[in-house]
Amino acid sequence: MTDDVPVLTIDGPSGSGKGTISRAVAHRLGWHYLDSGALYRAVGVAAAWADLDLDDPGALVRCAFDTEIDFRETPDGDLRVLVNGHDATDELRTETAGAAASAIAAIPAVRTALRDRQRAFRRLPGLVADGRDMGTVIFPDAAWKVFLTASAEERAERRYNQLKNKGVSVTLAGLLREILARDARDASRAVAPLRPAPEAVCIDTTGLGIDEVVDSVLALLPGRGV
Ligand SMILES: Nc1ncnc2c1ncn2[C@@H]1O[C@H](COP(=O)(O)OP(=O)(O)OP(=O)(O)O)[C@@H](O)[C@H]1O
Ligand SMILES: Nc1ccn([C@H]2C[C@H](O)[C@@H](COP(=O)(O)O)O2)c(=O)n1
Repeated sequence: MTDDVPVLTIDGPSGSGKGTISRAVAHRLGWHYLDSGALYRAVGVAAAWADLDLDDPGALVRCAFDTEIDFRETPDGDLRVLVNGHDATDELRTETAGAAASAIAAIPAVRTALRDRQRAFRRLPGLVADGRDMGTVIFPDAAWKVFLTASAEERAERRYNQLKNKGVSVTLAGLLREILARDARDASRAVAPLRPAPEAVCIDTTGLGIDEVVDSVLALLPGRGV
């Protein structure tokens, strides 16, 4: 019975630190980790490879059902994502892939196509799941629910520093525009919009360091963190 497997959900907007915090918390707990955004990004990338039209919901839904997505951990703890057998990890992290994912994620049947794949990550000893609707739709019975936020300006700055470190040339103003557009699309869609579950603990990470946020999340699970 997977219902017996404890789940911690961490939802929030782009750049709020969900991925960073979820990976660190999962590592500290020794639990599995689900990056649900990577599934939507993988479908977006597979659709681009197949030259599908983002305005053709039927083709995108078929793509969501048919795309093979595998997560592999390297010996040094790096998580790689294989899309239809190709390592697409770096392509998935681009702003283009994020925007495509956000667009296809608004199609209800795409969300249905990915629902069971997400729930299959629920395995002992536990799961930390990051996304937009982990606490509201995918794991509504999760024992712990967190909603991370940060000001749009700080999120844009974090993304700017992240991309600059990777040698990607972007502007802060452009990133801020993209973040605001993605927030608006993710929060306004009809199905599973970005919003905290009523019982979620909301943490505003503006001005907080990564370790402080990790400690605040682990403090919600007394006796479980190390
Ligand atoms: N509390 C924090 N303080 C400073 N930087 C942070 C903090 N949390 C995350 N970061 C940095 O911000 C960047 C974005 O974080 P991350 O990718 O975890 O966000 P995300 O919410 O998962 O974004 P997305 O939804 O777009 O995948 C990373 O470079 C990360 O190291
Ligand atoms: N549970 C989820 C996860 C992701 N999405 C969509 C919306 C996001 O803008 C896009 C990329 O996600 P990210 O990798 O930035 O977390 O995918 C969603 O709708 N539901």
